[in-house]
Amino acid sequence: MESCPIEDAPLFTFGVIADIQYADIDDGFNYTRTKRRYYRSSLQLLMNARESWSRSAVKPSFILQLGDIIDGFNKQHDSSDQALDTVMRELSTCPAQVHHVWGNHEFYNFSRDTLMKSKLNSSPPCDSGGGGPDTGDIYAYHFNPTPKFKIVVLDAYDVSVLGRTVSSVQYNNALNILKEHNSNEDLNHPPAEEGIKRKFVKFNGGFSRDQLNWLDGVLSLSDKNEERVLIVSHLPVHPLSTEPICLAWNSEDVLALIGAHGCVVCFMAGHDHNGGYHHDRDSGVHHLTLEGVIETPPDSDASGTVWVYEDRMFLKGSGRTADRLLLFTWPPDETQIM
Ligand SMILES: Nc1ncnc2c1ncn2[C@@H]1O[C@H](COP(=O)(O)OP(=O)(O)O)[C@@H](O)[C@H]1O
Repeated sequence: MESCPIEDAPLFTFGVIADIQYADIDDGFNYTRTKRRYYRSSLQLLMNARESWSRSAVKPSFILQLGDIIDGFNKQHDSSDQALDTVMRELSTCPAQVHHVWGNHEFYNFSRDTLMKSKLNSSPPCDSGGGGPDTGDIYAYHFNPTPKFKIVVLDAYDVSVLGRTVSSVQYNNALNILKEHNSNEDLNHPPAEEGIKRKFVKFNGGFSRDQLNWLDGVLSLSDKNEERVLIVSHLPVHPLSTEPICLAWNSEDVLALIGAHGCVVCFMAGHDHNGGYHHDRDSGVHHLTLEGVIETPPDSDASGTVWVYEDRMFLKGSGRTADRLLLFTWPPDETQIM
């Protein structure tokens, strides 16, 4: 039975999993051919995670799927719908509602319009509160599993060439940003050998001013209501929580924003399959990048169950996802609010 070493009852628990990238194809490799990709057996690892959530001593309140649920290769094999049905069938037997984050592989398979109308849109109905920005077609929302704890789902590809039609203003704006920082013919190829500039690649994206203004409003209200906030996004934003090539284009803007609000306790992401972690002592925020299922051997696992308390979260990891105790600075230290 899954259990937490902390004896007292949590406020709630939730399951978390990232970068499943399922495809019914033989194993392959990442771009640099340093890591094997287990496209078919990623489904078995999803099943393992689901079983562990079902057996958990405390039933999870929800599951967070951090993006890249099926691999882009499905598009080439004309199997996007079939692959999505296969993983969604598994997720439908999870013991709680699944909240989906969108990553680059969602956009390799589907347009933004299609995703908005699909089962991968887990945002609440418009009139129920918790909705995203009023403008555009940004996939961002929030929900409260308990009155004093909020989860905010962000759209890290709101500014991106992925998922946007080539003739759209958004596509051209994103292409201009990308070309300003990356002069390579192949825009998936990073513009530098090392350092933060590597984030300017086509398989990443960023957050629009509209989305950041909306987030600012949500976090201001959470500060006022003394809610703790967990933000989730496919792309990480702290350079010490990931390889720079996986960062969101305007990661600094998000860091500045969350640093200005004491309510944020954790920022969770996927995308970097190696995972990562950094506790930003200036803002008090824990930046956790979850290991990707796709690069996890079939005899291991990559997923977790998070036990949430007033003053801490405990990640009970499976396989190569390590256990982690994340202590909150609560109430927020005024000197930490930048
Ligand atoms: N260093 C690189 N140079 C050129 N293309 C790359 C590089 N890294 C990745 N790509 C390409 O970018 C796309 C996304 O990369 P991929 O590794 O599939 O993303 P993810 O890590 O999200 O699975 C793929 O088409 C891949 O071939």
